[in-house]
Amino acid sequence: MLCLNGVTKTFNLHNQGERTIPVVTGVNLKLNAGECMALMGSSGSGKSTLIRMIYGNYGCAAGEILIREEDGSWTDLAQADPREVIRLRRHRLGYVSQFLRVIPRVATIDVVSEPMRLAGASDSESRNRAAELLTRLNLPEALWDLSPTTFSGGEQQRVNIARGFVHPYPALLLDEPTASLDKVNRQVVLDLILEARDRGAAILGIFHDHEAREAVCNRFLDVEEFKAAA
Ligand SMILES: Nc1ncnc2c1ncn2[C@@H]1O[C@H](COP(=O)(O)OP(=O)(O)OP(=O)(O)O)[C@@H](O)[C@H]1O
Repeated sequence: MLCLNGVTKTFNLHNQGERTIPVVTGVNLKLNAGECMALMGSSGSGKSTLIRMIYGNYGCAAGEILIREEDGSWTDLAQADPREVIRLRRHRLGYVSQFLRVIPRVATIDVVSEPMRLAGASDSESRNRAAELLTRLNLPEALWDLSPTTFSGGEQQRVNIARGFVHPYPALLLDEPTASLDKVNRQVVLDLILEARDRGAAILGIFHDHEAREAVCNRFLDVEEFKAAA
């Protein structure tokens, strides 16, 4: 589903005396359907950077980021043009970041159902699925027609998670999906991850919560193996 070959990243700080910060070099990984891999490694080792590169937020200095298409062919996201990146994000690759970023004044139910609509599902089907997820994540129905911009941190995170799981992406990136959740909602998220794994999603995530990691991951990768020389 997802394959990285020789992925390398160096940040160039143009406004700070052209300093360069090498992060990772030669990352290789292959993630199959039904696998959930935890990215491990100390703070600053490059876990978030790697996730952002795979989603196309950061470019790569070298290497391939191959995403499997529906017909079995592979597309290199590292070389894809912006339109191609948008297509991959709509249909093949989901991402739950740590923080919700939304357009003000859009209702929660629309924020959550949008990815499914963009992937081609009908309006009613998308809203029903969004409502099902918001119910499971214990977000009160009275909040669904409000914009999530004023929600609490934990409520926003649950909206973000519902949005990330609304469409059955074949590959899914998770950045600390249980970070600010109470015990009950944390368990709901772990169940959603296990269900995604069972339907054949390939999942790559950062889980600082040790128990959560052990509960859902069946592969582990230490990013420090790919530490770039300073
Ligand atoms: N946009 C950026 N510009 C410059 N340097 C960056 C940028 N993002 C990250 N870095 C640097 O890259 C290195 C890796 O950062 P990254 O956030 O990927 O680490 P991490 O393993 O996710 O850390 P943590 O567990 O603390 O979240 C750090 O040294 C960081 O300072």
